[in-house]
Amino acid sequence: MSASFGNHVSIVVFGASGDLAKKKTFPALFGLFREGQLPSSVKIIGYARSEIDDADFKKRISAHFKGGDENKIQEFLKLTSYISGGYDSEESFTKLKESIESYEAENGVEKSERLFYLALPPSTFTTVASTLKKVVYDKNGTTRLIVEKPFGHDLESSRTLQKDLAPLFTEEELYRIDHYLGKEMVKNLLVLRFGNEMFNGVWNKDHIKSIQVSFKEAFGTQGRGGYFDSIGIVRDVMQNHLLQVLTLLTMDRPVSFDPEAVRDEKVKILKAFGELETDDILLGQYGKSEDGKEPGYLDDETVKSDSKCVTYAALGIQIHNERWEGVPIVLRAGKALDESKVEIRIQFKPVARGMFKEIQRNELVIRIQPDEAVYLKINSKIPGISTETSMTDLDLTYSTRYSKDFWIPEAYEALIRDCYLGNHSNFVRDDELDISWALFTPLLNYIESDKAPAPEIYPYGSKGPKGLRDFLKKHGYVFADEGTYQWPLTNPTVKGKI
Ligand SMILES: NC(=O)C1=CN([C@@H]2O[C@H](COP(=O)(O)OP(=O)(O)OC[C@H]3O[C@@H](n4cnc5c(N)ncnc54)[C@H](OP(=O)(O)O)[C@@H]3O)[C@@H](O)[C@H]2O)C=CC1
Ligand SMILES: O=C1O[C@H](COP(=O)(O)O)[C@@H](O)[C@H](O)[C@H]1O
Repeated sequence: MSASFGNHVSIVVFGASGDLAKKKTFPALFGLFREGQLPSSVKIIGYARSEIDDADFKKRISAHFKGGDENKIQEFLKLTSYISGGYDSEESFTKLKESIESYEAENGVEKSERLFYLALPPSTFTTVASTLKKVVYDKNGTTRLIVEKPFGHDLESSRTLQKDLAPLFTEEELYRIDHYLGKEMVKNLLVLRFGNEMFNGVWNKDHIKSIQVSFKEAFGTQGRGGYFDSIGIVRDVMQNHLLQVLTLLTMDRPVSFDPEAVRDEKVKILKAFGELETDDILLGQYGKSEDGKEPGYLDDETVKSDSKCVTYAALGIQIHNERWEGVPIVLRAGKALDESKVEIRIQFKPVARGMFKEIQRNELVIRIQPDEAVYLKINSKIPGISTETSMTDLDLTYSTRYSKDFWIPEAYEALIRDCYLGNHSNFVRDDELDISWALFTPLLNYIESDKAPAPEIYPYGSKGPKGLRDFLKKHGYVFADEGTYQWPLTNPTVKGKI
């Protein structure tokens, strides 16, 4: 792990006029400042081509700040400034460098510490990185460069990007953000798995029947279809966010929490993933809602009228190692569904029937969002004189278990803090990235070819394509008997006799 930055750090956000900077990067920097996680002596510079005056810039970013009183906001804004310039303009980068150097000189900084955040489209990464290296880079100081996903469009473009960035910034200087790695419950996975023998001991093919990682969004592309059309749901959230969650869920125990120990294990498990089979997928695209109020994907004017872009996908995955051979794994993700939820479902094998006529399977649910929760569905005798079993749960729902005053950082807050501290654990390493693209590129090529079946149209606001239930059954998931699991209060007229 690299050393933590100190009190006099220059933080530059490139693409400061954009959506991500406004909605995530600056609010995250403010959140860290509000919580005392960022020294009040740092300097924060927004940089982009747009001509924006300082006051407008501050108004623009602060509109998205959460928490903190007006004094805190003003204190933070005093640390920020904006520079307008091109991404290949040595002249403007010299202005940036001078601004950083005068701050460092004023504060008697001997060894510079600089964090550059590229909140930019990937097409600009190499240009910005090379101008930075040429004009602003201080070889006697410490530099950290955060780059946003997508890191490429496929294996080839990802390798090109890697090849272009590698001579400019070392792997130690690079921090590739996948913001799912900053989510609280995702960060908890290693503790849940390896810190509890009751999970650790059964985390394998002998006890687990099936695994699902599911991502649902209750809204469509909301006018961003033009951007999404060349991306699709698989590239948007599966090749990165869901795959990252799955690696943490299935990898072996790292020897320590050291970033390289964790990332070595992630790479090892990724190498054991089987090829993604093109006949083991379910593809969908959302149409209008049943009441006609919500638009279909093709109603977005920025999308081609005959687009086959996939807004829903379910994929079967196999891992070929001793721990997981034969366990069906499903990744599924969709936009414009009935709810917004991201969760992991691990279903255990059934117990021996013997004494029970009917008994259901244990299921561990790890809800990443909203309202983080871990609950384990178990069989229990109905309380009282009944001898029947019912399905109930052991429940750790964060909102009822942890005080509301407890600060849980947002994903971007957590990751920027990690970068500040020099901790790479929750960032994507180059070899991890390469394997993930190698895994997904053949499938993406197939989905985007004429050979792929047209995606099934599902109504906006529905559960997704009709075939989903059968797809999940085919992958070993057994649905609970209707009405037998009730939450939060259980009505004792449940089915199932001892
Ligand atoms: N928005 C989001 O919620 C998320 C975004 N991301 C990723 O973060 C990065 C930034 O996203 P976002 O802020 O939405 O992107 P934007 O399209 O808003 O771009 C950010 C800024 O980059 C500059 N820019 C845009 N296009 C170009 C171009 N072709 N050439 C040079 N400069 C350009 C613009 O600034 P100017 O013209 O002033 O220089 C713009 O304000 C992307 O890689 C995106 O995939 C990842 C997760 C979520
Ligand atoms: O990277 C992306 O993630 C968001 C979902 O992030 P979340 O933190 O809100 O779950 C997704 O909406 C977007 O399409 C994708 O690019």
